Amino acid sequence: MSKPSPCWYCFKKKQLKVSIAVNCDNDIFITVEQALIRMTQAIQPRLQVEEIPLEQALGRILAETIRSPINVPAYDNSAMDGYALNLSNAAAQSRFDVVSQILAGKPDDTQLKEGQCARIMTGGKIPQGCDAVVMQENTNIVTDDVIELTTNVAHGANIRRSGDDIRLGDTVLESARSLTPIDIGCLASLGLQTVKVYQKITIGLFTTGDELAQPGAPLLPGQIYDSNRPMLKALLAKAGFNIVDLGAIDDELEKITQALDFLAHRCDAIITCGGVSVGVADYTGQAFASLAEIDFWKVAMKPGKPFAFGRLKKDSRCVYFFGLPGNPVSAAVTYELLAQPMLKYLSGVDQGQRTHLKLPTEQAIKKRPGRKDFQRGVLVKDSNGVPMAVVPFAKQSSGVLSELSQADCLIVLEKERGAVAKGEHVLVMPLTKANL
Ligand SMILES: Nc1nc2c(c(=O)[nH]1)N[C@H]1C(S)=C(S)[C@@H](COP(=O)(O)OP(=O)(O)OC[C@H]3O[C@@H](n4cnc5c(N)ncnc54)[C@H](O)[C@@H]3O)O[C@H]1N2
Ligand code: MOO
Repeated sequence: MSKPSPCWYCFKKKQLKVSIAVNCDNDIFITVEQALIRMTQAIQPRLQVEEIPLEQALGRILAETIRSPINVPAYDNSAMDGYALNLSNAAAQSRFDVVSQILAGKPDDTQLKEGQCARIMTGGKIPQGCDAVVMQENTNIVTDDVIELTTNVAHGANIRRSGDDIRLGDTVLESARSLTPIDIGCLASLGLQTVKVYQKITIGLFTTGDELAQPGAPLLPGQIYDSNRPMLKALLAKAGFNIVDLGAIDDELEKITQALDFLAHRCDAIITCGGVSVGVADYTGQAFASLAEIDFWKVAMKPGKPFAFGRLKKDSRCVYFFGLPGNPVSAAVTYELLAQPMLKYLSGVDQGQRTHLKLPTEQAIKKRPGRKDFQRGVLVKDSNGVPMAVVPFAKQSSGVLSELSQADCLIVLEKERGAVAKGEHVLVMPLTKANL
């Protein structure tokens, strides 16, 4: 029988000739919050700037604060199809002579005088002498050249003033923002054709395990399909990172060490999956500990306890290492809650708080104090789609990926709390299309 390997954190400590904890669980078990703080302190964002066409900027991180070079709209224009009126004598009259027609994109030099109006289309430039626009539904056509108002029209009605949307010099977007389709629309409204963004970061990826078969290959006895690598690759691609994928690597210390070293030369960060626990074939942690500085490797969360983070100095820069646990739900949840926010931070994004809800649970929830739980569940919504309650899934095993795919939320249960009674309010983190 093979001898159980020591915990690889202790293995590293032994190498460094510092005191070795026999049972190291307690001294390195940190909270989710501490993990995030420690990673943020350790990570130096990569802020190399490049200028790219606006049309390629979706999801890229803005590297400049955008101030408007123009007023938007650039000129006063009509909000309605109707008539641009000179209201100087409006109290005395409701009939107006139609003296011209103004279409969007076809301004003219009409100067309206008392009692005159111009036919105008939505977006048409407001002519001189115009005080208001009346929508055509509120007029009667008296003759080809004369209209009559059927309602009162206030001064300024239906005129969109120059700068109503954005004024010259206004701050439109702050730097460090991940550009959305709407942001791209706003930047286009300023006439910008290119935009300065941070260069994409490159993430190295591999999974480990002798039991892993690749989708498409027959499943031999003792094998499972490598679900985590395609899943993590998709998550990384969705976040817009460049990826170097080394595939699945056997449980061999040397191969894993070589793979880490290869990626360290080419990547800003490395994500591995599997082999970070304490089993005899859990070599990822050992491989990393032999090359680099491990910051922590156990987080008080469920799923996701054996999550490792560290740094490796390469060519005068740091490469960051995120060792995700092999259980598929643990891999997905630790990626989402720990690795992904840090990769975004590394790539220059200023991230806001995630939205949380407080909802009653429709079923009692099992929980033991000691780890912060992220249990999978579904939201119960009213007929308007407003969340009213949450239902936890019965199976909360970190091997059950299909339930995470059905879940639309994570139920967040604080570390020290125990079981939750039916009807009690719990913190819920919705999973939107923007994340998992
Ligand atoms: N004695 C202890 N054993 C375990 C502990 C512990 O604290 N003490 N922690 C458990 C927890 S919690 C987790 S999570 C796992 C994580 O272990 P590893 O990161 O070392 O992962 P593996 O052992 O390689 O795999 C765990 C599990 O997941 C399956 N797996 C691995 N990679 C993939 C993949 N790419 N696609 C699909 N499934 C994968 C693997 O076959 C195992 O079943 O450790 C516990 N053990
Ligand atoms: O951290 Mo593990 O995720 O409880 O299976």
